[in-house]
Amino acid sequence: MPALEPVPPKAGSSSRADDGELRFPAVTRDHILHCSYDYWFPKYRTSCIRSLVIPLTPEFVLYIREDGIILADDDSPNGTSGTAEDEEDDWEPTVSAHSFRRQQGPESDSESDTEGEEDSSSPARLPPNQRFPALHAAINAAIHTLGGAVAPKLNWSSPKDATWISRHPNTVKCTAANDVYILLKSSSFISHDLDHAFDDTVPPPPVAAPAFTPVLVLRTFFSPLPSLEFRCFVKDRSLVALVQRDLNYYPFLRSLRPSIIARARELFAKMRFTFPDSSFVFDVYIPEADYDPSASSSSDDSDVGSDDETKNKMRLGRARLIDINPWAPRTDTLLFDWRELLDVRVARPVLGGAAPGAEEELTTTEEEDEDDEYEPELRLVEQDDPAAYNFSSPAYSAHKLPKDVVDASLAGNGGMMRFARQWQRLTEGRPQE
Ligand SMILES: Nc1ncnc2c1ncn2[C@@H]1O[C@H](COP(=O)(O)OP(=O)(O)OP(=O)(O)O)[C@@H](O)[C@H]1O
Ligand SMILES: [Mg+2]
Repeated sequence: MPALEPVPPKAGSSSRADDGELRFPAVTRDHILHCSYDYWFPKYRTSCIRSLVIPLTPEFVLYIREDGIILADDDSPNGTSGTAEDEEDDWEPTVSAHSFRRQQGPESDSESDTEGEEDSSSPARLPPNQRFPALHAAINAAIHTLGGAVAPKLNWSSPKDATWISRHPNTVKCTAANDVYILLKSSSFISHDLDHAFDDTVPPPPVAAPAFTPVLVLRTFFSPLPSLEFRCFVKDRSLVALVQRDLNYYPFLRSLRPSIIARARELFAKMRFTFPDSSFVFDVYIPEADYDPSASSSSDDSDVGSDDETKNKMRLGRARLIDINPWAPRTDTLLFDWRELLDVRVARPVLGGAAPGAEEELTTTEEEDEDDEYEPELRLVEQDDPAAYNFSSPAYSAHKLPKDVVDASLAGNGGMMRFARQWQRLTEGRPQE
């Protein structure tokens, strides 16, 4: 949930100030906390990808923040000796990621620029299996429980900007705790969760670090079809808009319009009066009928319905809740403009017993009155749609790395190690810029 290019928020009830600037309802700390996975996952568990939520210790958070990557030296998901894949690895337990992170753009400048000179007996030099053995074991056990491959995230964000360093190229797939550590430590999005989650909230947080429990979320890994991911906008407890998340033209989506809306509505019915905030944004994956994303970790899944003819006959299954985001400038509206969404007027549903103007009471659960349903707009990329061209720059271009680094990561762990050493030699011989 990183705020990449935030529009400055303004508190107020109307969507526009006289000067034409956007007016958002005030975003509070609670709004952000309600979007934390550990808050909403227990409510909507049956609609989510199978997940385990592990509270993180201060020691672990310190490890994530530190420069350098010291990996566990016992690594395997169930604590036994390694798999065939592990045996091929020559990934050494200590890799300095510091130099790489500095290239990832301004988000990484909260990192300290000084390499810590700890002696080898300091806790910071111990591998995770010695430094936080219980947590390390819990992560490996969770990976095992979830089928052997997981996608990690913290409270709000996944380390999508760090897939270049993964030994499962270009994915957030993790088959061992060490994979999780590398991704988390290399991601600016994860740093953002730890240090900037409450930026721009009102009232401003106290000077002391805001208290929230950092959690590690592990979800069974699957390969979602990008065409079947949608972002859904909820305003005043009505589902008002849906949009494709991947901004490519997918001809087969046109005939699926009614089903996409219907599946999203079914999920929304569960959230409408149970999510504490009346306006929010949620992301869904709507798989093909009979396909269970949470039960599979197969990498063949991306072939499902790959040809257009098959897809034209596609029937959609239950929508899975992937994420919840605040109704705030930091949330990307994709093919919509925040102005359009802020201008939508819906009849506010009357909730059980609440006096007009009184604080809404969430006494109604999973109740839906068909009569007061707003007809949401589903916006898709059309053929030759100029709207999509604006978004055609590659994802996370602000977090892009030099080609040498990408090539090295694709060459496997040995390649990355060699690159790290070369890089270190080069930078050590060069005066500091
Ligand atoms: N279990 C999973 N296995 C594989 N990929 C997943 C899994 N869960 C989510 N993803 C992919 O990761 C993307 C991001 O997930 P999520 O929304 O939880 O993280 P995020 O950091 O908030 O990302 P974004 O900013 O794109 O919303 C999803 O859109 C989906 O493509
Ligand atoms: Mg998200």
